[in-house]
Amino acid sequence: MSPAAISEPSSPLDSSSPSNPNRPKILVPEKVSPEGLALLRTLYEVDVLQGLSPEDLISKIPSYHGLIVRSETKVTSSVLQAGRKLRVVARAGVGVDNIDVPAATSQGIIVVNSPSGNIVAAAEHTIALLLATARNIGRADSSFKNGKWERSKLVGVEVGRKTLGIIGLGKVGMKVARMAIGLGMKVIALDPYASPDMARQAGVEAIVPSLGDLLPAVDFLTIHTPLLASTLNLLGEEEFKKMKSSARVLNVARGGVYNEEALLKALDEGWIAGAGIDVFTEEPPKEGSAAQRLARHEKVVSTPHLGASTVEAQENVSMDVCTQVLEILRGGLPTAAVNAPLILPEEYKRLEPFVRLVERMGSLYTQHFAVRNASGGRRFELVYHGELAEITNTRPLFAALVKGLVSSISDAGGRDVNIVNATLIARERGIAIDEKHVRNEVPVYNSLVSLRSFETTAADEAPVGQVIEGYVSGKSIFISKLDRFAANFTPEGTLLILHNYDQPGKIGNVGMVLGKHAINIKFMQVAGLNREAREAAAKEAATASSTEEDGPVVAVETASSSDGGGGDPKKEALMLLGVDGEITEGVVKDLGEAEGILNVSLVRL
Ligand SMILES: NC(=O)c1ccc[n+]([C@@H]2O[C@H](COP(=O)([O-])OP(=O)(O)OC[C@H]3O[C@@H](n4cnc5c(N)ncnc54)[C@H](O)[C@@H]3O)[C@@H](O)[C@H]2O)c1
Ligand SMILES: O=C(O)[C@H](O)COP(=O)(O)O
Repeated sequence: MSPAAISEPSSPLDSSSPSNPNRPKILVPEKVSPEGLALLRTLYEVDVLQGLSPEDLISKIPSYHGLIVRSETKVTSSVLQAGRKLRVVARAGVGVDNIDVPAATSQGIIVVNSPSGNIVAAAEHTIALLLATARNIGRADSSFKNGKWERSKLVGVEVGRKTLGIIGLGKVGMKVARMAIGLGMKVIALDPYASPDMARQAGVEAIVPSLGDLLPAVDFLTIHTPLLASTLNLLGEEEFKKMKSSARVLNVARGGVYNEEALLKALDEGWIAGAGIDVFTEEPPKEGSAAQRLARHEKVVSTPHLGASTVEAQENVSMDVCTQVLEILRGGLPTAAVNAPLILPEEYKRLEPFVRLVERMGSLYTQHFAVRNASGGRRFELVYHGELAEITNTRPLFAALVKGLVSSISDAGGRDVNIVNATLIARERGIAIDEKHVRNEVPVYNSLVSLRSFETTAADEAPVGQVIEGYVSGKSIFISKLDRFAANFTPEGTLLILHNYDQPGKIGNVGMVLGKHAINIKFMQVAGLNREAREAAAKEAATASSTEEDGPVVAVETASSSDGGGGDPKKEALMLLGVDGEITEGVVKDLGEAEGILNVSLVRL
């Protein structure tokens, strides 16, 4: 498997049964090869609705979880905002210039593409246009079909031994280079980011430093850069004037890299001899536009954006993106996300249980602590101990914490926090997270994660003493510390956390309240003060007993056997109850009023 870009899986959308009204839906407003769509149909509802206007798209998108497009659909921020359920936008091809990627990122929508499914097709199309422009194939075909026999008017030029200039020596550019060299051409290139070694190995004679070095030297010029601010109008009148009058230019990348008006002028004025153009600033070009005049120009061989239109390429890109959409919607990994950082699949596999753990720790924090301490705790330290500290790419853990912290208080319409938008959401909510790697030996478990909150209001930012620790055993996750209490429970389901004094009959009291409300107890655990807390309490007691006549009784042992008569009124513990059934405010109130109970939190994980 190739390096993958991932989003930490948010809660998977299962419910794939065809009869389930919540079955995830995917909209495909363009022609996408059926192979990939068939794969998606096994789990999801797929609607192919071609010919939608921008308004139609905005009105339809709210019910869809996935959108698969090619180059014709403009995925604007309005479309993305209307797509309240959207989790993924897939581009069945390479270029994502028709998708507002920053808007998708800010909404936590993953954008994926197929980075190499159509590169052979694009390179072959470039070579087709190279030969077609050299030998006037377009004009010859149409004149012959119109009953003419114009042999002397249609004399061409050879490409062998000529120089081809390539701007953009990436995936397509490099393939074009190899093919052109196979045709006996000399290739020189301009690409500030290309590897000179790889270029040399492919047979490229030189990587030149500037357009000024490239343009006068070439007989043919082809562009294979994306359309970026830096490549828009890369060639204008000045540049065309520097070229040989016999030169021909090609564009199978994106309309707009050659300024279309300038190219028309260059052809009309004879600054260059011809062009082969597949892509235009407007597709399809509007009546009378420069794009349309270019497409119809007699010195131009034009094709309607056919670079990727081969049976093979369409199958490739369809399979590439549909596989990713399938995975993302069930909480898995995309292999080519445009707006997520890279992580290896095996690395993610190792992190996965910790992602679950950290998300639950965040959610537990918000529901157990933040509810009672709304004033502080917006700065956090997430510390990775032991083997986990060796992992450098902890981005999924960061995202999981943000997700956990905000999920129970989020009103974002169910929009998931994920690896794509976690930083942004944390910033918006004033959450600061410091990640620390402590390469210490962790007793018992190989890896431990601790979450500590800090007051941000206090000038010295002293810890407020709220700590949650957890560990992973196999694939199971456990909380081992909750504030000053040593615990050992699986953070899942509905939990009631009761802070109490150890008093006889307390468990019976709690049981009676829950019984009265018909709440079923699935498990119960009593967490006593942890070692540091016990030592601190013992120290305090020692100091107090040396100054007081009747020293207080303090907690010096875990509270796990705390209900067994003769309880200690000063001994604190946490009673953890996993429960079934509806926990109303009335239940929480009644529990809070039970004897010996200091406070109660209801936590849903
Ligand atoms: N017509 C079609 O149907 C079709 C099909 C496939 C790809 N494409 C387009 O082809 C283009 C290239 O695709 P790719 O897969 O080779 O991309 P790529 O990312 O592999 O390569 C792009 C190259 O352009 C270089 N580059 C960027 N800015 C540059 C600049 N200012 N000057 C020189 N070089 C620069 C980069 O360094 C990179 O090497 C994309 O725009 C893609 O959408 C079109
Ligand atoms: O960027 C691409 O992949 C190509 O331009 C192909 O576009 P298409 O999918 O609309 O043919």
